[in-house]
Amino acid sequence: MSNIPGIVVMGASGRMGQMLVREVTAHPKMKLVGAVERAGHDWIGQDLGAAMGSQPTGLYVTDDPLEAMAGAQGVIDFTTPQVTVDLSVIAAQARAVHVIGTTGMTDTDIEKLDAAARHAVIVRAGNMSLGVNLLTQLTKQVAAALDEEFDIEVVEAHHRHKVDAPSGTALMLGEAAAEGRGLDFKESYVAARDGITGARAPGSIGYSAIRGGDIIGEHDVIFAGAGERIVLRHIASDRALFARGALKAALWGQDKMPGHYSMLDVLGL
Ligand SMILES: NC(=O)C1=CN([C@@H]2O[C@H](COP(=O)(O)OP(=O)(O)OC[C@H]3O[C@@H](n4cnc5c(N)ncnc54)[C@H](OP(=O)(O)O)[C@@H]3O)[C@@H](O)[C@H]2O)C=CC1
Ligand SMILES: O=C(O)C1=N[C@H](C(=O)O)C[C@H](O)C1
Repeated sequence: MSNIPGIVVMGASGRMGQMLVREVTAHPKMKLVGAVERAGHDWIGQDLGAAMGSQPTGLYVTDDPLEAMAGAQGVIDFTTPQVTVDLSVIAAQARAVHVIGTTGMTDTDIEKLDAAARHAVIVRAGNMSLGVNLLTQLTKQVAAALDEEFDIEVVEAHHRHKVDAPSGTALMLGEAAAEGRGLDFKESYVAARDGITGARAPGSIGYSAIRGGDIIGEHDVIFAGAGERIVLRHIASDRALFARGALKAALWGQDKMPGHYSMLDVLGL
């Protein structure tokens, strides 16, 4: 067997799916061996390259992840929570590294992923970029260094098509802030303020979401004190950033023991 891992892209026609197909195809240390879309999707049965408006590739889009994963060592999945949870069982059966970028997961979804990760390698992160993962560490440090006089707010902005809020990244940053400050993430969580809300609750972390146009992803962690404000900011200007992180995770996971890992593990942060 070649030591170049075969990779399947789930949700191949999506915003991230198409980016992943391009990045995997161009990568010298992996090979694209499958592309999966939803049953009934226009692309099913079509040549992937032709469906993407470029040269034919000889790889045909399928709606059957099990078939696509025969002989694959990894699957990269930026889809929806239900699709991701279902795929985790199939990826574990196939002993393929499951890289998950999907956001909007519930606690129950994550428990199901934990169960699959007893038999397979899962790498999951709400944001696969180096910059955001580094920012989580900085957020934790700043939250620990500043006292409660500095209120913590997370503000995120995304394109008009995004279906979940707060973003996965905002939740990662909020978790890091809560950890640094010694707060319980769920107890401190305040999303959406509307009407007569009363004054800001001490010990809370607020989340605000902006949706519009083609914004790829912007995140601010604000530490607001009396007379001064510290803002930690990440701006993504190219989705390739997330795709490259996912590819790195797929390669990193090849020789790892079963487990539910994050990008912090991959990046050694
Ligand atoms: N972790 C990270 O770094 C990042 C995470 N994301 C997350 O990735 C996810 C996807 O984002 P985005 O690409 O913008 O969304 P899209 O809606 O563009 O892509 C999702 C794709 O999955 C497809 N899909 C739906 N059901 C199935 C199925 N059963 N089998 C295979 N494919 C299926 C969709 O098809 P159809 O449209 O026909 O339903 C669509 O093509 C979101 O949760 C987003 O938050 C995004 C960017 C970075
Ligand atoms: O849906 C998106 O587009 C993005 N989703 C991720 C999130 O929810 O944080 C990552 C990135 O911000 C883009």
